[in-house]
Amino acid sequence: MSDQLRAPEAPVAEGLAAPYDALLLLSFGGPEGPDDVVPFLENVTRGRGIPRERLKEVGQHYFGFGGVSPINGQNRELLDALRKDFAGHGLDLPVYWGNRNWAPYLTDVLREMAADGRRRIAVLATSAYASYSGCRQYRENLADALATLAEEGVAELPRVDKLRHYFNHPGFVQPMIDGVLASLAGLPEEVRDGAHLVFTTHSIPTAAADTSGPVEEHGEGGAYVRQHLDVARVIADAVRAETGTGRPWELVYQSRSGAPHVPWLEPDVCDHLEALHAAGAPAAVMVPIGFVSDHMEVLYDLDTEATAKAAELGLPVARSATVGADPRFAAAVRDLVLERAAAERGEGVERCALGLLGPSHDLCAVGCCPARGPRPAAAGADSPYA
Ligand SMILES: CC1=C(CCC(=O)O)c2cc3nc(cc4[nH]c(cc5[nH]c(cc1n2)c(C)c5CCC(=O)O)c(CCC(=O)O)c4C)C(CCC(=O)O)=C3C
Ligand SMILES: [Fe+2]
Repeated sequence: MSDQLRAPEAPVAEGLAAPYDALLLLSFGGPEGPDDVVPFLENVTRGRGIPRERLKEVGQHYFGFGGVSPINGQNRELLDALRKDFAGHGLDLPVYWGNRNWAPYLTDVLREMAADGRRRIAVLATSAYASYSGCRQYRENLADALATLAEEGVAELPRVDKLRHYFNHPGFVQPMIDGVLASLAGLPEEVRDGAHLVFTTHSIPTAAADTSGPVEEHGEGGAYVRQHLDVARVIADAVRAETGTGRPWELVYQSRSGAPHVPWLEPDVCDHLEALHAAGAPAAVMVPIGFVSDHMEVLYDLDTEATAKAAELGLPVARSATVGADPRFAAAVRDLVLERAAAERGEGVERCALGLLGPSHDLCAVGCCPARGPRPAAAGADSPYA
């Protein structure tokens, strides 16, 4: 092939994502060995008022897995999947990865991106729903990292745009539907049709849920609960359509932390399994719709603790897969980048969304999922950065 024929490809590919010149995968981070566990937990809980007892207990969850959280490996796989997907679709957009709580740290990666000349960065957080923990806290971390770079004298700070919540994007939901179908198929035939679908997500303080999106608009539990209910219904409906059997379903919570006197979302998954068993349910599939990969909250709280609870009760259970590095999720991320890029260029865009809530906003409004204190947050209407 002559250079003349090859040449036009590069600028066109670059143009697809314009004005973005990079994607940042922004995640939670996790320890990679026993020596990392305590410093990691200190990073996560600094200033959070988590009881010491709870921290010791959670430390044991990590030590039980050799001090290694699976989350970093899962993010590396997602990075590979994103790069493969982008390359396969002519999208010439470099992908970086940084974490809030462990190496590679967000600040270091943003510094590297600035040094690489990236000026306009699309950010995908590995958290699909609204809430302080799932959204604003990541935006505060972005603001902190930008402030550090400014202090260090980085002349031109990159602009960061957080991609919209993707809880209802088909590329996030469809793999979970397949996961539920596979889990049902793995249950003994005689309990399969009566199995409950137990959708789970991270519990958060009820006060945080109520302010995760205006209660006047979303009702009790705010946008956080409403978005999860919408996804749960979409999955339950699809499973009914696919199997010809409607199954009872519930949204429950896991991984509660914090002081006992502070109310968090309930019921807890283990209590719920007990109640289901007492009410005569023959089996259950636990569906962790609140999480993007099979990280420690899934491996310990569901696969270890809740599964042991079910065994004790004699209740057959299965746990269905999270999206992880599913190629359909990688394609969804590409869709979100291109959609936002077109919107930033002022073009009309079609936005994919299942369920009743429609596509989420691009830009968090002032006061959306409010801060716990007066901390600046980037990538929203109240961002102090361009
Ligand atoms: C909504 C939400 C998500 C989902 C959205 C998202 O993914 O971002 C999430 C994810 C995760 N949470 C994780 C780990 C932890 N979360 C903690 C504590 C807390 N989580 C909270 C909320 C959430 N957390 C809250 C309100 C707290 C209380 C302290 C505070 O207000 O900040 C603690 C402290 C000990 C404890 O008490 O459990 C740990 C160790 C890991 C890594 C797992 C791994 O290593 O594989 C992941 C992906
Ligand atoms: Fe938000």
